[in-house]
Amino acid sequence: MVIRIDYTNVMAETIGERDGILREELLSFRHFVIETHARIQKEKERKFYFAKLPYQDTQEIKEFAKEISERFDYFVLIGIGGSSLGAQMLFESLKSINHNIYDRPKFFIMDNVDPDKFSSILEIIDIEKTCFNVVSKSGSTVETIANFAIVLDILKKRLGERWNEHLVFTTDPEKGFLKRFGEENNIKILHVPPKVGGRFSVLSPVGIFPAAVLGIDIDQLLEGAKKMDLVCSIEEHVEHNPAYLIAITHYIANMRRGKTISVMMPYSEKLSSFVDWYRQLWAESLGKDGLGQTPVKALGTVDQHSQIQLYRDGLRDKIITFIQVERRAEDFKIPDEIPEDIHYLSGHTLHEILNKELLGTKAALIKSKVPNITISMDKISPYNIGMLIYLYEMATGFSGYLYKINPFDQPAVEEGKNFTYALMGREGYSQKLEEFEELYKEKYKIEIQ
Ligand SMILES: O=P(O)(O)OC[C@H]1O[C@](O)(CO)[C@@H](O)[C@@H]1O
Repeated sequence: MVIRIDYTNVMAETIGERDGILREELLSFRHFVIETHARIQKEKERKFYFAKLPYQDTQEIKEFAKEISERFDYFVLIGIGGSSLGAQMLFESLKSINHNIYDRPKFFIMDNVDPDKFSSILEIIDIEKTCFNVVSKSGSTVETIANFAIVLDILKKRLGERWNEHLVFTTDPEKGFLKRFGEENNIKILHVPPKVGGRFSVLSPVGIFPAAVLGIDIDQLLEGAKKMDLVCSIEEHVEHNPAYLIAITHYIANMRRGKTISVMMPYSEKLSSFVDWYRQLWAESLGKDGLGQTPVKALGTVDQHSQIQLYRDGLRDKIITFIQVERRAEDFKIPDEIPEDIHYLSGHTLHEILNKELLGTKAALIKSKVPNITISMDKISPYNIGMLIYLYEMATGFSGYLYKINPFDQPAVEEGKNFTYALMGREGYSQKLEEFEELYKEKYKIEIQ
């Protein structure tokens, strides 16, 4: 199992000093890194508690997950943001493409409060054979609670007294509506460690329980994370510590070279939702006090035919991270007997074309002096995904020190939630409603009928 990080193309040596990073500049962070490294090691019992998760005992979770996967044909996760993106990423990267019609339980996510999505899931599942895992750290997120409330009603109507046997809650062990309701109604409750925030919780029961239900090897996942923790705990040198390297190169690119956008572009469909998970991590953690870098999702090769024009020739505001997979479980060869005009492709495989296209794209970006980093893994495996998850969690935590912000809170998200509560008529929000009416006007409009 191996992950490589090639940062040649962010260096000034490759793309020039206007857009690239000088080696001396990277090394000038030496003292900062040593100091911050020591602080992080101490913080692992507090703010950096996510770093403890790889070391948890998984026995109970695995046994319970086995029981659930044997009892049910459908497994529906109700949760949003950090309470669903991690599980979705694990499912899509480690399962989905191999998921066939015989695999069970079938997995669905109710994150949005979109009636079309809700009904499309209800149409497929059989309530009698479905387990609903309601995941919410706070136990109060509107979308999650709304979806849950409707599901609860359906369960009670369809299953009578057995309704609670179809529910598993994953929530804070100390507080919140889900904890109270779960305890009162004899519902199985899994715990989100109180010190771990949603977007850092994928390696807690938030992500590993659904993963285990779906047959993903969560021990290997945690082994990979442990390995990355070990490397990041030992290496104090920026050129040897992958998390600090990612954080510092992105920080210099952002704050000193004007790269306000961080594009992540895997050349793998399976890793597409890794980017969704990364987007929340990077955006909610670092977008503070007028600072931060906008994470953008792209997919190779598809977005070569949609975005690369802009990335090469538009505003010089981007740093790109490619993710490459070196080996695939399955590949397809283009046959020899194909029309003469397209014969140059014969004998090549789809995997080979994908990787050659990545090389071609990188060369084109170097030519336009667009900084880019490539993370390659030998194959998509739970171990490698575990490494990648921990790598980005640590890079994000470390970046908090660089930007001098707290990467573990999300105060700006609360405002919109509070206005929503007010609009929904929640008790205690009448002043918020007044503030909303003061702020929000629909004054300039065009209507076409
Ligand atoms: O797990 P919870 O408390 O339902 O929160 C879901 C998500 O909502 C947020 O608070 C943002 O609205 C995220 O930080 C979090 O991951």
